[in-house]
Amino acid sequence: MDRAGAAAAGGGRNPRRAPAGGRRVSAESDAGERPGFWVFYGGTFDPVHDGHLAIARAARDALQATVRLMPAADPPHRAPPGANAAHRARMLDLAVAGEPGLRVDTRELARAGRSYTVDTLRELRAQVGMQVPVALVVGADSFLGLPQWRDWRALFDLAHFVVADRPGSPLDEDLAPELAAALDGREAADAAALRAAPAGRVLRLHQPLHAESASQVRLRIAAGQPWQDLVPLAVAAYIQRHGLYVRP
Ligand SMILES: Nc1ncnc2c1ncn2[C@@H]1O[C@H](COP(=O)(O)OP(=O)(O)OP(=O)(O)O)[C@@H](O)[C@H]1O
Ligand SMILES: O=C(O)c1ccc[n+]([C@@H]2O[C@H](COP(=O)([O-])O)[C@@H](O)[C@H]2O)c1
Repeated sequence: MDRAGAAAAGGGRNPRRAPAGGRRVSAESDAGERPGFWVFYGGTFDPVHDGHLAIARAARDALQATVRLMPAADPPHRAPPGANAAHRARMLDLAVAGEPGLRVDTRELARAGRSYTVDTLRELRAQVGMQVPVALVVGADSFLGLPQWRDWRALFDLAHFVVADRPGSPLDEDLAPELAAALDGREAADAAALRAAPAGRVLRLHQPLHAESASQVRLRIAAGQPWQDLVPLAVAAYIQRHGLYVRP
């Protein structure tokens, strides 16, 4: 974890929560870096599981770019996470350790308040300009809910989307009419189309389906059922060491 992650202690929806010491912490992991293609994979990662990792690897391989797994401090549109931000970021660190082309980006942990993606991307654009390609990796269930995201139409001016198939979320059947309309003409055939423009295209990632979910992991732990096989080994050891998710 970088210093921003280590500094961010809270994780629940606490209006008083702010970065440690009230300080604003920059995204140290990317200090001085100028990637030619920024790829973010945002999530609550409560905890990170094998399905997340499979998608991150598939995106890395399809896009031939470093994928930045970006934990949300206070994720919008869902109940507060079961583990605080420091734990979730630490588990991500363990999950990507030794994985080429995967890293943890803690920029959202450096910001107080809810982690709206549009704010994150606007901050990023202020730093890197509007010309460099930026992509967001999302699961199909997240993408289907896009019209509920803050300022969702603006997101297409800020980033591409890379949408991973997910069991139970058939993209072709469940698209809301406004999302279907917004997608018109945006579909990208390959990663080259994403590299050729700064934002606004949508690429489907047809990786093998993965059924894991973080809620399944949490529920199994709380119910005393086997769960270790759903997460990377080092993450399982961390969860056990810290007694996470024992209470629902
Ligand atoms: N098994 C999976 N297949 C495809 N996408 C996934 C999978 N698990 C998570 N995602 C995607 O990864 C992103 C981050 O997911 P998140 O951290 O909320 O995990 P989750 O397993 O969906 O959690 P929860 O069960 O708590 O809702 C989201 O865009 C989500 O759609
Ligand atoms: O910006 C929003 O309104 C918004 C609404 C829902 C989800 N998101 C982002 O989508 C990513 C996946 O969210 P989640 O809740 O499935 O972990 C994560 O980066 C969230 O911050 C963003």
